[in-house]
Amino acid sequence: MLGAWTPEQVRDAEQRLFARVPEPAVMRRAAWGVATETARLLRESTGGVAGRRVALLVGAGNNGGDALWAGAFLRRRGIGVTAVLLSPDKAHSAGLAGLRRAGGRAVLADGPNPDTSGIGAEAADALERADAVIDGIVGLSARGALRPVAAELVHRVEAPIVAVDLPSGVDPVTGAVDGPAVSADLTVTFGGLKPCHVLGAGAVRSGSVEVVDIGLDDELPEPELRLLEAADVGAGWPVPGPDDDKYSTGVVGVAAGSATYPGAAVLATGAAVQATAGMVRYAGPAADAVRGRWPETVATGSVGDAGRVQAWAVGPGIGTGASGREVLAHVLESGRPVCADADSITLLAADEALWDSRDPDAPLVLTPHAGEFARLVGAEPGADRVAAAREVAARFDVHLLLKGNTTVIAAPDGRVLVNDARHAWPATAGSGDVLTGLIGALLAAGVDPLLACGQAAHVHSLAAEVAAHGAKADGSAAVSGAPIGASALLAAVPAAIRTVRDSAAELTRPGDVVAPGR
Ligand SMILES: NC(=O)C1=CN([C@@H]2O[C@H](COP(=O)(O)OP(=O)(O)OC[C@H]3O[C@@H](n4cnc5c(N)ncnc54)[C@H](O)[C@@H]3O)[C@@H](O)[C@H]2O)[C@@H](O)CC1
Ligand SMILES: Nc1ncnc2c1ncn2[C@@H]1O[C@H](COP(=O)(O)OP(=O)(O)O)[C@@H](O)[C@H]1O
Ligand SMILES: [K+]
Repeated sequence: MLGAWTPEQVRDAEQRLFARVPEPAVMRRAAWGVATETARLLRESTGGVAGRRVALLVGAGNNGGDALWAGAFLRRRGIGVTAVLLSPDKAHSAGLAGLRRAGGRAVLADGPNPDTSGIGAEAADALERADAVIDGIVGLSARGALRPVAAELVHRVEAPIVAVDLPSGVDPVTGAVDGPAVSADLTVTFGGLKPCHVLGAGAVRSGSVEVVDIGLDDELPEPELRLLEAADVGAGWPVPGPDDDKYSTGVVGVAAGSATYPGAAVLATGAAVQATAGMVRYAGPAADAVRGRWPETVATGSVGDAGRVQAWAVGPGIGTGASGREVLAHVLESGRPVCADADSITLLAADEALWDSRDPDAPLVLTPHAGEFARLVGAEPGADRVAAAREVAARFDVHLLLKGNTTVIAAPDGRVLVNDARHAWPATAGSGDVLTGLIGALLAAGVDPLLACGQAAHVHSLAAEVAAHGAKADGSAAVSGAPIGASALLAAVPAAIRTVRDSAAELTRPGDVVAPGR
């Protein structure tokens, strides 16, 4: 499992570290990491290191200091280094002296002889000739988008960009981008990931992220956010063991779909059938359609006749009228864990009395997209999606899974898991119904709700990726994807589960498979 720490957490940890290790030594270690990664990128992109040219974009703080020290290290490997200073009076003095001693040079961003965009000729020339650019404009102390001169410099860069700590212009805490910002090919960060590396636009702008060890590990507290890796998802995925039967692995009830929307029922049920090994009971007006597509389902017309289940997945396509309300109330009263999606959320938003049906001891998972979230609380999540999800989870005592390119999952006790899809293939109608079925099945198998949401979100985005990439017409593996529908995503769920279970097996013993049993 990976963690991500806020700038505040990192600064506090750094202060504790500085009590043992002098600050300049820590900075040089960070800068050494930037230099090493930049040299690697140069080798990959140009075939060599010595004789190449690197430009540094240097802001007012320690982020610029890291860039300057990295430049000094790169000089020693025979690279031509030019620092472009955005705030010459505030540039990190030791770093600047170090660069000059190593034979690097420094020019002003905006002079002499600035062109019509306010950029000095030497700065423009350095950027034009650079084989790679290091972004040391701003780091953990960043506020808002790039300012005009920095934005113009970044706009001119054609070479690959290595961001120091984070891409400048991205909000370090929320990952939001509100104006010009760096799009890095590679981000080199220190001690641990920051939220902006895994959230929304920040994740996209970070490119690939390398974490450099600067001795901070022992000083860092519990991370603000956690991310499940494939091996975590695979290790916790419930599969039957020798003593299991169809009941012991969890019976999930699916209350979804209607005569008008039978597809939602088929998709949610199919996801539950393929997610875990137990039994799926479908209850609702789409029973014939569900039986036709998933004959292993025990299907009935109403939730009252469904029989016993260990958890419910409810909502997609049930409608927001009286019958949908009745279904949801029945499920909430059951005392079983519930994953409530789509129309369920709209119903809960419109009718406070429905909350009274809920058994307070049973976990409730809500899975809104931004629009459903707004219905529920009266406003869209805004730029800080983590804070928004956390607040609503605590307020309603629910596990809240906020959908989007980055999925944010908040537990009522404040823990947060993030799933960064790193692609957008699931952005297709009906894919949310698949997610509901996956979560319901995991809840029925007894998985902790926060973990169930994290595992389901991971497998869901992986299944979409698997389906989108498929194979080319000649049967060979495809690098580029093609748009998919939710049915294709659903069909790829078993392949995604096998993939994460293999990742777990590789970690336990090479060549071994993860043992059956929960
Ligand atoms: N404290 C340390 O010794 C260490 C810090 N490290 C580096 O230090 C960085 C943090 O340094 P600082 O706290 O000095 O701050 P930054 O370098 O992040 O910011 C410096 C200045 O930029 C200004 N600024 C804010 N937003 C801006 C924007 N949008 N456009 C232009 N300028 C803006 C701020 O007013 C601030 O004074 C980290 O990101 C990391 O790179 C690393 O060297 C590891 C060790
Ligand atoms: N741009 C995107 N990138 C990655 N995943 C996305 C994107 N847009 C939507 N998704 C995912 O696809 C699913 C869509 O669910 P939802 O909006 O409920 O659709 P529907 O109701 O049509 O099934 C969610 O899991 C969501 O996180
Ligand atoms: K930066």
